[in-house]
Amino acid sequence: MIDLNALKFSHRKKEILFDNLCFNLKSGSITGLLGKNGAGKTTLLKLIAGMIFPKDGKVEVMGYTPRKREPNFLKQLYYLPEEFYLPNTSVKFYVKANAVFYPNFDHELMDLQMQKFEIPVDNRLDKMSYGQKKKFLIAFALATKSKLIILDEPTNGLDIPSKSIFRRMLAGALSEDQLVLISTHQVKDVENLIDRIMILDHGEMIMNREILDISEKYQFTTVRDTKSIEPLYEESGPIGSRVILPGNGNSSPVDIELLFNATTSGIKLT
Ligand SMILES: Nc1ncnc2c1ncn2[C@@H]1O[C@H](COP(=O)(O)OP(=O)(O)OP(=O)(O)O)[C@@H](O)[C@H]1O
Repeated sequence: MIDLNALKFSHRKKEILFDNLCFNLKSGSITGLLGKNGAGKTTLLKLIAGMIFPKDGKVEVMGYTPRKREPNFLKQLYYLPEEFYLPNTSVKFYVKANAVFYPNFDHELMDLQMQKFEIPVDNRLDKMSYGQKKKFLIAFALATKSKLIILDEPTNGLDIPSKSIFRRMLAGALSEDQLVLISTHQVKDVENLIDRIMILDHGEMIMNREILDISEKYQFTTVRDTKSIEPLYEESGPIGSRVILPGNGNSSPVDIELLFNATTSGIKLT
């Protein structure tokens, strides 16, 4: 679904951010694009959505060249930016006016998700809090049933119950021919949600792997001391050390935060 090859990009008058970036992504997953502040996540998402253009190299998304912004491409893509603007209209009017751009828009799903998020349907959008607006747009994004849904920092501004509703909603609303790409620096927020992890670091994709594959190859655990073991990575805390060990044949739940810290500190998990 997404195919990037030898991508080169720099923001105007800035040094090169992506130099020879290559990766591909298939449909049928919820992929977390993780990276520290300034790693280039938003820039990459905008390149995929065709909102900014590469200096060189190939970006192909669903068989289209994003920079051409063809209508058939745009109606299969929903991009929820980190910062957004909502007009001074009612919820109902916004949905009526914007759903028409998405041929598979599911109004029933929209209503259901708004109920789950407790979004006041009769409110005007500009009178809602930031978190309510964000939840409204997440509900809209999923209801578009777009083949590619891009969510940039979706959990920013969500309270704790809304974060778990978001997780359940996302897991239940997708089909095999869709891809949801979620960018975040709040690594914990996507635990138990994503089935593929991509880690961007200083403009380089240092990991692009299925969570299942990682869970089979490594163990993530906490130990009192590390004298008798040889961890691949460890972080000591008040009650022991969180460690990554080679796999023992069983699959182990992946500690996304530990994995992220290990990978961005240069540990190569092959
Ligand atoms: N419009 C712009 N003009 C110039 N430089 C930019 C612009 N947007 C981003 N940058 C720079 O590009 C780099 C990557 O920024 P980007 O917003 O893609 O990072 P990010 O990983 O999304 O960060 P965050 O987690 O803080 O949102 C940063 O060094 C940033 O300063």
